[in-house]
Amino acid sequence: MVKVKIKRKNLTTGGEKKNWITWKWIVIGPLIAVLLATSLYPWLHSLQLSFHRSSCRCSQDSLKYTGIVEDCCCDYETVDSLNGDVLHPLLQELVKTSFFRYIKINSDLNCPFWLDDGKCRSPDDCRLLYEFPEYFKTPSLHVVPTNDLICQEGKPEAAFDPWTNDDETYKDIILDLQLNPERHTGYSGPSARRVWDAVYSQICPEYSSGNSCPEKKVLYRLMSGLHSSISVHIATEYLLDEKTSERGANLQLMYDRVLNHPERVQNLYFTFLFVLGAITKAGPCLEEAQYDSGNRTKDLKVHSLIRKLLHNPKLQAVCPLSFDEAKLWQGQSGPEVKQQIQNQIRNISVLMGCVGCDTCRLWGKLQVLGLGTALKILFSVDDQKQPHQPMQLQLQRNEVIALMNLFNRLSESIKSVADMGYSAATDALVLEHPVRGVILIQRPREPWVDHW
Ligand SMILES: Cc1cc2nc3c(=O)[nH]c(=O)nc-3n(C[C@H](O)[C@H](O)[C@H](O)COP(=O)(O)OP(=O)(O)OC[C@H]3O[C@@H](n4cnc5c(N)ncnc54)[C@H](O)[C@@H]3O)c2cc1C
Repeated sequence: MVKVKIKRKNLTTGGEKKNWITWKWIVIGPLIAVLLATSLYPWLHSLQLSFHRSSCRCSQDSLKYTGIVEDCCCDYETVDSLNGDVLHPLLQELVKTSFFRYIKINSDLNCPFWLDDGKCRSPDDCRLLYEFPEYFKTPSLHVVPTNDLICQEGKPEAAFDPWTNDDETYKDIILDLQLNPERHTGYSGPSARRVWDAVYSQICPEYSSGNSCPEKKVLYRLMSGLHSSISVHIATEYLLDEKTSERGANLQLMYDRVLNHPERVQNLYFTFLFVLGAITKAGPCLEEAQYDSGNRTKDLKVHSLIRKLLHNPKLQAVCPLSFDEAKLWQGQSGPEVKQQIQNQIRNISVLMGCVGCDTCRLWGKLQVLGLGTALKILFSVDDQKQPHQPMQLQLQRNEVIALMNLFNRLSESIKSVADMGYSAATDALVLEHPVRGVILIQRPREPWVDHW
């Protein structure tokens, strides 16, 4: 009896112990896991970032629009979420500020190559609306140099290395970009075609004989990305009814001109990341700049928005390097490449004067100036090879305005493409049409600048 009792007692005690141990692990286990995760997170995160920085690999196996953007360090999904959550809202606010919404341009917008024969469907959409804000009479950007970076925006020396020859000195028309949006104007036909052909032939001489660019030239990808973005804006703000001036989405056009061409979508994302990379590199300079619009409160707001953009934690965490520069130039960098690209972008800027619709020409010029500025920044930063040599980055006010407005336009296009729910994982593209309901479409298998 005693033995049995003892055994029972032992058995009971052992069971309790087991239960206790089980309960202990149920309670303590997750706590330990949380503690471990918290302490290891920074290390794992930095490991992941350093992997990102050093490898920057593009997954060749991944489906288009779901893998890494070619030669870049961010995947499509990351770009979409970063743009939608952070960049797009900030940029929308930024371009509405007095400093960024006005641009000074040269009144002499002639085409030196051929007589302009372009026409818009609706003349109203081509005509520019003018504004003249007081602050343009005051001097442009003032910049305080930092320790290791000399930013000389708006100073006369800046005119020594213009990438597009859009020297502010000769501009005498001030335009409100918010009053003159880039959208469908009906400008098309041989005139528009001739300009696009001339742009691509400028970059790839083979283009005029019906061949595509043999190599993936950076400038070709940038212009193609800009072309995609313009087409997206035409499609999203299409003039549906001339009589009522009703505007809305033309999804078929969006699909035909952009979404149906994977290369064009890729180039759009590439251009967006390229410009983001330039803005990030010019960060210290952009942060130091004094954005002078004559209204101190509004200027402080601009400064705060710029800071929010540059120091956004999400941007720093998920996309610290937007593209892989070494991979991009593939050993082509150096003075010759810089000179060649600089000449090409200058010629493209001049070609923009041949666009036969005022609004389209304004945005064409502005965005090419923005691309020229991005290239100028990246090459300026690249020039800084010798240690202890302060970097010279000279930006004019128009260049900064063009850069940010270009970035905003690209951001809008990326958002439109993402909002369409276009996914390479599906074989069909389902588009919501505001008037005609849902359409199901089968997806196929497959200044550096001169005159204004
Ligand atoms: C600088 C510029 C700005 C313009 N801005 C406006 C505007 O704001 N509003 C407006 O309504 N119209 C604008 N247009 C006109 C517009 O871009 C088109 O040219 C027009 O709508 C006719 O289109 P399309 O179908 O003939 O093809 P286009 O867009 O003219 O394309 C011509 C050819 O270029 C190739 N191509 C097209 N897209 C790409 C790409 N992303 N990458 C590489 N190759 C490509 C194709 O072979 C295509 O056939 C602009 C034109 C130019 C040159």
